[in-house]
Amino acid sequence: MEALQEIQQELSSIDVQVKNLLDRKEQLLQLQDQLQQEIVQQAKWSGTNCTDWSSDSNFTWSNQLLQISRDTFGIENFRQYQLEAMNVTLSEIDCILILPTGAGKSLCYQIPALLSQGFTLVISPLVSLMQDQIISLKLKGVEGVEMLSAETEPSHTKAVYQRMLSDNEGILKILFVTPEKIGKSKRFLSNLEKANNCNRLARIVVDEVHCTSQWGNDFRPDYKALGVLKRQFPSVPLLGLTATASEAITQDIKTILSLSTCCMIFRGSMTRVNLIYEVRQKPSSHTDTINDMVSLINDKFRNQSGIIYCCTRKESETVASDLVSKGIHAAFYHADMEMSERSSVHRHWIENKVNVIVGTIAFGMGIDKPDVRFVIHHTISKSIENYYQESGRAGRDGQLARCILYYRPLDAFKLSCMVFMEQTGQKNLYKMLQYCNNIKTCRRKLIADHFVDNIASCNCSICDTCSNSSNVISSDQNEICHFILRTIQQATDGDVNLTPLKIVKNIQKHFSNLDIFMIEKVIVTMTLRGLLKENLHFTPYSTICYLIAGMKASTSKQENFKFVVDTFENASMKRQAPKEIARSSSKKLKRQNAVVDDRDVVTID
Ligand SMILES: Nc1ncnc2c1ncn2[C@@H]1O[C@H](COP(=O)(O)OP(=O)(O)OP(=O)(O)O)[C@@H](O)[C@H]1O
Repeated sequence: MEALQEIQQELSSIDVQVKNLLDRKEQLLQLQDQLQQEIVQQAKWSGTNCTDWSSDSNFTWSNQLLQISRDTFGIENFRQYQLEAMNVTLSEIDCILILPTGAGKSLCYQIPALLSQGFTLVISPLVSLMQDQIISLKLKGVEGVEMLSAETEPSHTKAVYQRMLSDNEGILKILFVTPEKIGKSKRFLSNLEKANNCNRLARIVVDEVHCTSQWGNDFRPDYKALGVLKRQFPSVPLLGLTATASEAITQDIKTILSLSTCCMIFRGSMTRVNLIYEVRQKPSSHTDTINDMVSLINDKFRNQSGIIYCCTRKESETVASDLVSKGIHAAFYHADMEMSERSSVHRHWIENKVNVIVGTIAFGMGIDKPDVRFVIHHTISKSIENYYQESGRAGRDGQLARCILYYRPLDAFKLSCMVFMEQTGQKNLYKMLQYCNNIKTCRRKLIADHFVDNIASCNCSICDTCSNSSNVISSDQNEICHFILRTIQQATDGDVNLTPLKIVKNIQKHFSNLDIFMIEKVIVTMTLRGLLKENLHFTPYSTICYLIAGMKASTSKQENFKFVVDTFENASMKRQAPKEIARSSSKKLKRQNAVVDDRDVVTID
């Protein structure tokens, strides 16, 4: 018996040692890859005579580069960091290029692809995105552009594989694939290896490279597999493109893709000077919100192109149908639609047969309509990164465009129920709420600060906060804050759960003349300050958010405790009309006994 125990103990100890050794082996392999990368990249650096990356004359390819950009792409002047990124990748040095949406990142691989021997492999997240790129390149007369996806006919795939190895069967300059091809097709990887062995793989481009990082808002598991590229093709230069990557995410991308310390990083200013940002108070009734949007569109954007972002598929269908009933040429777009339906809606919008797309975030990457004059958010975005990208689809032609966000503080709890599974979901959402709650700082500055983009000026003079800076009132809301904390304490003592809406109703009963938007803003501000905490309850079909006392609730008892909330005195953050408050009060009475109502529940969509 004892002997058996001893054997089992020794076996367990061996298991632990084996695991430790395997972990160490994995670490050493990664280190080895990194060092090999370092050596390859250092050698390339030392072989480069010129490191003035912005030069348009010092490189052997400079003349040809200028000629192609002019003749094929019609480019007169390069935009920020375009020339730098092209010179770096043509010098075969790894590079990450971070430029805002619409800044012209694609050009940075398109021109080098035409200047290099062999082909450039572009890994792109969406088939529709690749199709758009191919169409636009073909229109410019660029030949040798292909894509491989799950839908590609086997005979065509075979022909592309042949062209990867030689130009005899037809020239190949740019090959688009989805990340799944790298992670899941051994056949593709083996053909890529053969192509590389005959020096045909000129460079690898990873579009939307932030999708590799789990810390970002668009993490895609298939992007993780791209770590294999640098291990398998250490001497092939990699170019990563993205519009959103904080410092931390950029470092994470470098680690995941095994990029060396020599990798060049160009980070352009995230500020879109042609975009006018506004956070607008969202009326508490859906009908009023629609009416407000209709007047806005009719007054300012009649017959112009725009996008309205909604947070659920149902919301996008409802908003679209309500707008259509009021004479707006709108159509909805979401991931639950057939591919053909989506393409048709997209096409009608591109051709200006539909003015407004009312969509979820499925209407996303690759939207390249230059004359989008407005992007409206019916509900706040999940994060500032999301908001930046979604609103950034406006004004890609460089002309003025408006980004209007309808903010209803209580929407925050609906969003919370949707992001709780994401690693940094709540943190990102809270930053978004801070952006909406802040009415004292320039919107552009708030976005720039988020991306650590040091812009000199902090006053754009055209956003809602800049143009209303003299209208801000800071009011002491200590009384209401203490009332909320007492209500929650009583509910907890009585084993009762309170939803945010229930709390709003309780406050309305006791403070009848308090504006409902202010009440909601107090609740959200208390949550952001840790005085309140969200407590999510899950059922198979829905998620309900209750509020409980937060970690910082006890600070409210301190003598120097201050609770101040800023609001606009008038202007763009319109106050709810008294008539509407009266109407919601009558509804309030009817629903008083209900524990939750539809605004407290998020149905799994
Ligand atoms: N230097 C330039 N001068 C004029 N137009 C340019 C220049 N560079 C790019 N463009 C044009 O700007 C538009 C946007 O370019 P592109 O699609 O490459 O942007 P992007 O940075 O990849 O945007 P996204 O992040 O949304 O994909 C395109 O129509 C492109 O032809």
